[in-house]
Amino acid sequence: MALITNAFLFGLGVLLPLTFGPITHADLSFATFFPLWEPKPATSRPTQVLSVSPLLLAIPGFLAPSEIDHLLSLGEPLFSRSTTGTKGQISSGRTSSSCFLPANDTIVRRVKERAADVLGGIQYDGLEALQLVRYTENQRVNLHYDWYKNRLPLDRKDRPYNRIASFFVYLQTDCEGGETWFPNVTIPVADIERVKGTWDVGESLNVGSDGAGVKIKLKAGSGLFWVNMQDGAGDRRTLHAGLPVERGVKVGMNIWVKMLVT
Ligand SMILES: O=C(O)CCC(=O)C(=O)O
Ligand SMILES: [Fe+2]
Repeated sequence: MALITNAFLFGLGVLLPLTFGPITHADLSFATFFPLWEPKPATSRPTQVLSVSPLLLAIPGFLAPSEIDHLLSLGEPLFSRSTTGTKGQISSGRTSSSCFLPANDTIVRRVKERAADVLGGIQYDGLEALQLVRYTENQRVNLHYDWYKNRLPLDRKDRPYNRIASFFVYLQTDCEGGETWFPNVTIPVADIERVKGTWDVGESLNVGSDGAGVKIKLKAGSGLFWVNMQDGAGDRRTLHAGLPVERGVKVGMNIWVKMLVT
């Protein structure tokens, strides 16, 4: 029975495009014919390298619009004032609200699998819980590293770990300001222009005002990925900030990649 069903579905997949004329590779997915089935990657557009060292990537369409809606409503009742450090202190340097999303949610699980797919062959020890960060007017996070210099966090088995890499995915960017600023990442203006000419994930992608650093705000659903540590040491070039939101609301999602420290 399964064989017959599969043969039928395969036939449909092959015949429909033939019947309706040219169809692109991206359209040829199972989801085209069975829209309730969502494929693992939300995008067919390629990841783009923004900087090689430190490694900084832009990932277009990391989240589908329906996934953004789901994550936002999952987080809505959970937001509280953001804290910093392993002791969870309120800090004037991080004025946003944030929340961690429950792990037992189908979409949360799928998003973590997708992040794991991006990580490919990299060595790591799991992902932290997905964290949403919401900024309203004048809220920001000051320059910081995602990796810890000392007082490492502990995992559920009380083992110390550090954050070897970070994803920051934009969920809502109906705002002025609010770019993510990497003052120590240098991307030549010409490269920025070339990148801008080849993709449409960026609402904003600029070199810093003093010529150094890069300011980035991608369209909702797209994300950044960068590597925080090399050979066990934190990379100071990954210093970054979420610049103040001048008007409107920005919501992003952190996915931190863990590496046990032995
Ligand atoms: O909001 C941003 O653009 C960056 C957020 C961030 O770096 C963080 O939450 O650690
Ligand atoms: Fe950060």
